[in-house]
Amino acid sequence: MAGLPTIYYGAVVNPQSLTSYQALARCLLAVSSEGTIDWIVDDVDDSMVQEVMSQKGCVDAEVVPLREGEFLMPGFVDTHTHAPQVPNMGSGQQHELLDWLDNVTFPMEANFADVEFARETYVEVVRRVINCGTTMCCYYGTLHVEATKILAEIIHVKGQRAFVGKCNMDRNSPDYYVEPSPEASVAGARELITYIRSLPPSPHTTTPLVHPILTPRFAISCTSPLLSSLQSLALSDPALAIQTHISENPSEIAFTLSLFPNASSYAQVYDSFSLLRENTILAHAVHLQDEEKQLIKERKAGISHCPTSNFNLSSGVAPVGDLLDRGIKVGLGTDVSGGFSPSILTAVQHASIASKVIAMNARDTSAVKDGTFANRALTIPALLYLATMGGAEVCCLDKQIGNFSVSKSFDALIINVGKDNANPAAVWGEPHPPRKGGNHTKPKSKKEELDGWLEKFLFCGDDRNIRRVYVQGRLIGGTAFSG
Ligand SMILES: O=c1[nH]c(=O)c2nc[nH]c2[nH]1
Ligand SMILES: [Zn+2]
Repeated sequence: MAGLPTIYYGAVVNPQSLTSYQALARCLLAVSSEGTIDWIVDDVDDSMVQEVMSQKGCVDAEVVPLREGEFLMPGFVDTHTHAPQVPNMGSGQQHELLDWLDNVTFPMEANFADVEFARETYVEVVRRVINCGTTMCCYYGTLHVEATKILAEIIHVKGQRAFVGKCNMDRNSPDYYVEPSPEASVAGARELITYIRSLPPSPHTTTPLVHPILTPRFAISCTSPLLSSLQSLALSDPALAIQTHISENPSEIAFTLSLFPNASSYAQVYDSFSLLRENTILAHAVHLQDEEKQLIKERKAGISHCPTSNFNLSSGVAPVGDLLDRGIKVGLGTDVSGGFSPSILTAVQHASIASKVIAMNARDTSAVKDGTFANRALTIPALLYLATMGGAEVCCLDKQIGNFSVSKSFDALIINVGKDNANPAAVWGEPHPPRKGGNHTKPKSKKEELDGWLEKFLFCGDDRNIRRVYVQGRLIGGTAFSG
């Protein structure tokens, strides 16, 4: 028999679209024992809580009241990160992509041949990523099968939702860090896929949370025979998601086109091996040609916008507004350690700055059109959407996660912006009535107050503001988690 639901009561932020979110000040939200949302009722006064619960037939259910300064929001979706690069965060920013890979990244990733090192490192990586509020994460491992199995197992035990892939890379990598043949590379991918799909069910949910993802690192590191074998594997397994990099840096693009002289574009290289499809996640997309954007849209593939990395490795500024206007799915990625932070909040802040760079460059032109996103600063609703629902769409998980609606999974965060010493996003209220000579603005409504909390959190917040992290209804992290 199903157990009683858990009922959350308080302020809720619920993304709806690129232009709107709900700010619900006094919401009751019921989560079933399977971790899915049973019902949501807004505008419930304190005195009415028991009555609503009895109408819903769950008077005995546990109520979790949110405190003043707390609100509930959907968990973040990180559509692109490299777990083995976490130890390198903050190193190597003097390089651009290809030199950075050779000098900083490949040497670090090679260490994961050592499974003890892999285990120690990945336990800490996953803990940190969860505490940053990432409830769904697309992880790259290294080329090593055993180390990447360990990564998947740790994520599974901790209860995060994730895609996990091992890199396929059989060329243009150093001797000490390259796969010996296309056959070995594909055999490794198959072994990891089988392993992840046979992880035992979690005790608290029948829904598997960790899934394999095919991970050709990028076209430069894959021979045509390898890409052909990955094509066969992908065609035989349409549910298998795919992740790779695209059009990040000018030298990378030139090298790619020199390796595939018959391809008309970078995107077409992947398309010619059937690797561009609805469940493909393409990281970066900074310098795409119009025809490539068109192709990506036709194939319904999604883009992971990684602005921290794009600034840090001097790659460029991705035209996110233009991609959104074309109806291409876009989510955010931390791209550690091209990006120097594992937090999607940092990606939100840099996505805002990136969009403002584009908008400032277009300021004196007629490039800004009504009802479009191109050449404009991304708004708070758009940033929130990219960090949650947009990411869910890119992962083809938007029926399951990304916002709060009945029957979706409860992947959620309890955020605290209350005023205390350790709170980077603390809200400093104005006194009412205002002091003499003070700011004579009228008191805010609850909704306006919640709008302010969200903005403060997105721009000033960090993991210290994230009290609880839930995936599929289960508490797995946050400052108030002791597990
Ligand atoms: O930002 C990036 N990080 C990587 O590890 C990588 N590999 C290929 N291309 C890449 N880009
Ligand atoms: Zn990357």
